[in-house]
Amino acid sequence: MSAVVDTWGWRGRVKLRPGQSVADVVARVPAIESALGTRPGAVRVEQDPAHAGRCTMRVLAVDPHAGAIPWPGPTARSLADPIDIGVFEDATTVQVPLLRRHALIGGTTDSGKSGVLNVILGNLVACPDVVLWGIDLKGGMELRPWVSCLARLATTPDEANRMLSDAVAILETRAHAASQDNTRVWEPTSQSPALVIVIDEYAELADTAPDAVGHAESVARRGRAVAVDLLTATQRPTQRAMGGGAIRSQMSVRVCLRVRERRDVELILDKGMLSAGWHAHTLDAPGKFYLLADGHNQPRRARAYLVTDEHVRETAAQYASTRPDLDALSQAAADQPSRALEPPPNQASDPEQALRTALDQAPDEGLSIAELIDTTGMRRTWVYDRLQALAAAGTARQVSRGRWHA
Ligand SMILES: Nc1ncnc2c1ncn2[C@@H]1O[C@H](COP(=O)(O)OP(=O)(O)OP(=O)(O)O)[C@@H](O)[C@H]1O
Repeated sequence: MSAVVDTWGWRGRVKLRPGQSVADVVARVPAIESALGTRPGAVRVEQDPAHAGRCTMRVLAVDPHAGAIPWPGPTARSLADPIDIGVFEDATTVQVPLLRRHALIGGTTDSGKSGVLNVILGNLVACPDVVLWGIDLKGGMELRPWVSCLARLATTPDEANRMLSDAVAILETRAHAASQDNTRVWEPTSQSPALVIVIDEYAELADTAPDAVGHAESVARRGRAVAVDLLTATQRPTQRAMGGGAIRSQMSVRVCLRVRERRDVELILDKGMLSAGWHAHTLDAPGKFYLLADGHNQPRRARAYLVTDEHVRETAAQYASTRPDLDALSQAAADQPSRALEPPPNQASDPEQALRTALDQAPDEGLSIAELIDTTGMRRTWVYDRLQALAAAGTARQVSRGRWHA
């Protein structure tokens, strides 16, 4: 191994023995630290992206994360710009792409979730091509300081349900408009901005507003192309809160701060990440995190910038008057008075079965969505989602525009 000395310590490329993997080296890190006589946490191992049998070992004499790193202020001017959220151990900037991506920020209490959320929000408020909505079921404690930059803030389960249902209506309208003029994706501009819905404590939403979770899952599955994105934070990444992984699998940006238990790493990031070196249970200060996103597939420790309450106040005040409105089409979809929030009273006892039977017995020209809503007693979103799932499984097909058959 040949070593290169840099500002922070030294690094060298390691060639593994035949059959050995980087996970084997990661598992030996404490022993390597002991043999080298370094402080615990000084040795880092990174996979060589080009060769499974090679890795880079870094030994950090100086820790750039030793102290809080002040936030330099917003750098993004469009949702298309990656957002600078902090620095890696080698002092390079952590840049997170957010356009057409949902994001999940997870970590135990006091790990710095609000900090990361605030860095991202501090940048998003400076982007004239994003409308921000917020859901904060802790009485608005976290998001209220940003209220002047949020087009809407929901602080009760009912408001959250309404908001997410509106988001689904918007994404459906946008998808429909895109299919009419053959555009594949919604390109955010200040006239037709993206919609980012910030949800602080997703588990709280799952506990108190199960209907809203259905809408959130719809947004997670179908929102990206039409620039309706979720930015969620959670302290409790339980299977239940994460919809058994359904939500998480749609979140292509995952920020994992310190977790209490090793298995939480896999709940926030993914299976196998712990043994691949994503040791979020060993992060030792608030704001430290691992990032999994496009261009970030190695377990590199990072630390978020520290955003003070003063930063939040100043930034919100600076950008409050520059926030865009939704485009007319999306606004109309959200305002639609006829859209019922509650399921109709005559919901079938087994809506799934009722749907399948109706499709099986449909006339040759198929049944319309309205007829399927009538038969199942379920809302449009549910019917639409189930039809997509049945179509993907090959048990339902669209005979003509908006008409379905088994
Ligand atoms: N990037 C950071 N650098 C240094 N200190 C930080 C950083 N982020 C947060 N802190 C400090 O850690 C503490 C907890 O941060 P924060 O409120 O963001 O955590 P949290 O995970 O959101 O907590 P909770 O689960 O209670 O909402 C705060 O006192 C804050 O000053």
